[in-house]
Amino acid sequence: MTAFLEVDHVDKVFPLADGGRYIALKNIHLEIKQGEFVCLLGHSGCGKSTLLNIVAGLDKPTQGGIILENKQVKQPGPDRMVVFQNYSLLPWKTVRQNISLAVNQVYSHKSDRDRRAIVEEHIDMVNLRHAADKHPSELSGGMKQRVAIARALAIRPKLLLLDEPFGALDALTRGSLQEQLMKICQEHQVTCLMVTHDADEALLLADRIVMLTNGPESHIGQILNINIPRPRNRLEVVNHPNYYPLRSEIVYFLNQQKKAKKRQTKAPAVISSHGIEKANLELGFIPLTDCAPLIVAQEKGFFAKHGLTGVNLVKESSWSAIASGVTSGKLDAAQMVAGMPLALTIGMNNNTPVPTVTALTLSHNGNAITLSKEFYERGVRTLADFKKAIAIDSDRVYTLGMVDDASMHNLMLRYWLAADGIDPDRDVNLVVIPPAEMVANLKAGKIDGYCAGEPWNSQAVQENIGFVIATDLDIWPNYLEKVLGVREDWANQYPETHLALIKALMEACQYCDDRRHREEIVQLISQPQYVGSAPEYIRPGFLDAYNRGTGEPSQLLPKYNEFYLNKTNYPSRVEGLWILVQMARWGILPFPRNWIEIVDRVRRTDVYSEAARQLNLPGLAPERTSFQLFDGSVFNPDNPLEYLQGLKIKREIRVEEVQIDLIPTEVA
Ligand SMILES: Nc1ncnc2c1ncn2[C@@H]1O[C@H](COP(=O)(O)OP(=O)(O)OP(=O)(O)O)[C@@H](O)[C@H]1O
Repeated sequence: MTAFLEVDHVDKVFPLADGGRYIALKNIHLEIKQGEFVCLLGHSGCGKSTLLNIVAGLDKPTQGGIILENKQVKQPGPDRMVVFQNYSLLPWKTVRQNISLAVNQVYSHKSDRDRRAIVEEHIDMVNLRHAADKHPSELSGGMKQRVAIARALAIRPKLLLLDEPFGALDALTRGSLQEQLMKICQEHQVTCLMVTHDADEALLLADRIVMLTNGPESHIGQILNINIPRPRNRLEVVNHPNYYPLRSEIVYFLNQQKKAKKRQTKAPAVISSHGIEKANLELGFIPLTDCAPLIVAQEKGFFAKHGLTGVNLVKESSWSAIASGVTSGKLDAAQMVAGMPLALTIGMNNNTPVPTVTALTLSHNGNAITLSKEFYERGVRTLADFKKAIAIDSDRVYTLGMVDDASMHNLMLRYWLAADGIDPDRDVNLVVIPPAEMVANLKAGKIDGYCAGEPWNSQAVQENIGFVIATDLDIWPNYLEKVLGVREDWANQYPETHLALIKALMEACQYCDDRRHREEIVQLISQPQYVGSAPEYIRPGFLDAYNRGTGEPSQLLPKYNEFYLNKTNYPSRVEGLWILVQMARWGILPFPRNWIEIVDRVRRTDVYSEAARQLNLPGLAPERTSFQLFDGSVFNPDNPLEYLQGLKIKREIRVEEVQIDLIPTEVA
């Protein structure tokens, strides 16, 4: 079903008098059903009115658009009536005349009698019969606002837009008008979008509350479904069991935003345009096919092009070495497994939290689950076969390798196992092993399988010691894999260097996804100082058809190693949230009660967008929608706790507020 109203990835940028620009709204995507009442809530200045004005057609989005009943909104129109806080009535006209004026304009094809009947109906609707011939100066604020609502409703707009309509009224008048509005909207099935900063007003009126983060780059932080039945009255709403949990969620959100604002004022808000601060960088990577963008940026001159003339690529042997390299300051930046910036920020494994950010996803996909050939010989072809095979031998616990607790390898392997009822902590033994040591461990019989990136699966297949039972494309196509991570204090200290690094790597990623370059890249990365692996282990999946070692024909997997296409580089918040949820599921980290703050702080879409803008690349952003993995289970980013509670196999979930402001930003 298409939405009645679609706010389609809207950005709004205001030019400033000093020649700069203010990004008020970033990538707002929202779909509203017919008859729905949606409230926009957020702190003053977050962009609520700007968004409402764009929907009304009074202002234009810088990017994206508004679609109402499949038609693009380009200007104001009678199908969208706006009610402002200041009533905007004509002072020289009476109540009746103010309403008539709008009715006569829109219904010029109707007879005088019909038009009069509409005007009178709406005077009655808002209980103003006794004041029909009065002028605005003779009316109270509440009465004036009722005239404005009657005038808006009289022309039967498809959409009623309300911008803090009751903000200037006393509490009593506000309360009675809210109830009248609710009644009218329900009786006449009016679709409403209303701006408010009053949590109680929103809870009384809305079907959904869309909460905007503070600007700049305000975006939708969270959407709450107000599951309180209608018809509603204030007393019943307040006494409903869902009321307080919902209200505290709103208050919590607003407090988080207040805290984030304080932090933003300390950090540099605008990226300056002068030269980079640090040209010599120590940049960590792990020998894997998907370290290609870093090697390409160095070897093909993208770092130098962006002023980073002294980049030293540091080959590390394990992800823990990458983590300690970045947190200790030995490395300026590094290729990281996707969950590492979040895990370092929160403080995984009782380590001191070190706020770490990522503004770039370096790759999508590229992992596989390899099992030893022994399983193949025992007839294992599917996850269900694997489950049976490990259950037969109840004395033996099979050991599977993965590369880091915060890696997608760990989370995907666990997800895959649990999808068929295998508890990854009880039914198998998971161990952390650096990627390049997987094959040797499998060969030595120390592990029975693993989840790792390439070329380490293809090597096991070609050496005939393992077979690929699933690639990550079979589990969750198009998911984030490696990211570029830097410490937050480093990013604040060297904003231009950070931006230059992101730009160089974005261009390198683009280069990597031009398949004409793939053979050249195979030759580059196979060198001993980089991946140090034979080109024939690197080519499958990266360039050539992929061989799973199952006797099946090799298969071309065009999306297996992706570096740029399909919105790879955008550091999507929803993907970050999925990682937080999965880490909480397995007890690796507590689930942060303040997850919006954490995800926003770690996944720096602002830096990404600035880099994309400077390179004239689209500031792409994945949609804020639910998505499904191979087992059919749906991840709804608006309700992570409900998702967590619904999972069958999980550890005890800890939900804790992460005191991110108390985390020292200076690390020894
Ligand atoms: N024409 C403009 N030029 C520059 N900046 C603007 C312009 N209009 C709005 N802004 C800025 O955009 C941001 C969003 O403003 P907006 O009025 O939409 O916020 P709001 O959430 O409706 O605030 P409030 O609740 O106080 O009405 C603010 O920081 C504001 O200063």
